[in-house]
Amino acid sequence: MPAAEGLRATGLTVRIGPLTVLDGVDLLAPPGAVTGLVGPPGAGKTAFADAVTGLVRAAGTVRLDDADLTGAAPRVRARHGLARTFAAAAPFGSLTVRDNVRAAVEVHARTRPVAGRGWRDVRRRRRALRRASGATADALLARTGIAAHAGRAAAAVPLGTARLLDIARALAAGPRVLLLDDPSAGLPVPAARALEVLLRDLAAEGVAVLVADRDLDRVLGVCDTLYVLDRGRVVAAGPPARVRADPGVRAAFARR
Ligand SMILES: Nc1ncnc2c1ncn2[C@@H]1O[C@H](COP(=O)(O)OP(=O)(O)OP(=O)(O)O)[C@@H](O)[C@H]1O
Repeated sequence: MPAAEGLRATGLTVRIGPLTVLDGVDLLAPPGAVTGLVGPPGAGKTAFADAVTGLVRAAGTVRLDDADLTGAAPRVRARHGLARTFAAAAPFGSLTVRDNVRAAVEVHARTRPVAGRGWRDVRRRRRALRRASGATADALLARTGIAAHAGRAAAAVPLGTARLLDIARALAAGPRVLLLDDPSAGLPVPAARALEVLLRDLAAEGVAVLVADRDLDRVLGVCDTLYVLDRGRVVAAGPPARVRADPGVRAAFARR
């Protein structure tokens, strides 16, 4: 198996009580591409994201490059480079936008392995990282287009800004796979366009970007490959133009 395959889910199945909310989903999100996971409300997109990140128990396998993450704890998956955002953005409301990102930068710096021989090396490195965290946070705020909100309390910013803040915090991990749950919902059109540019840039840098969205048309222009979920199953997958023309796909969205 090639070392940099990206994120591969095979036969991913989630059962909640008697319900099968995700049913044998196979999906590949390769590095250097934006992959879309679309489906009407209740199709299982969040269940998929939860299963991939280890937040719910799932059958099937999850691999990231050459690592088998099946059954691994969420923090182990994160350490392997898997980062995500949530449909309901959840920053630390009492902290400023900048301090939210700064906290994320410091947390990830602390969990990264440090080259060196002893605790002195670790402490020196961590002190330096803490000093640099403000500048890193500022760069991430600029990159996600929310620098103007840096000093505001996170609880007070509009939903769209809170979503972009979530993305900035996810990027603080320097992820190899970035899984975004409904990132454009609530964004005004210019911010949604800017987000598309950011996602394409991240892919160009080699990140495997995976975008879950309930609106097919919203992600058509940004994705290289689309997977369509309906009632927990992949009902179509391929290049956006082909998927869009699939009568079964239109029917899945029309039914809801
Ligand atoms: N804790 C739960 N208990 C019972 N059913 C659940 C639970 N969580 C999810 N479901 C069901 O699982 C199915 C998939 O839900 P999921 O949230 O993954 O869909 P989604 O595609 O992300 O929808 P949306 O676009 O509305 O976010 C739905 O039918 C939902 O009602």
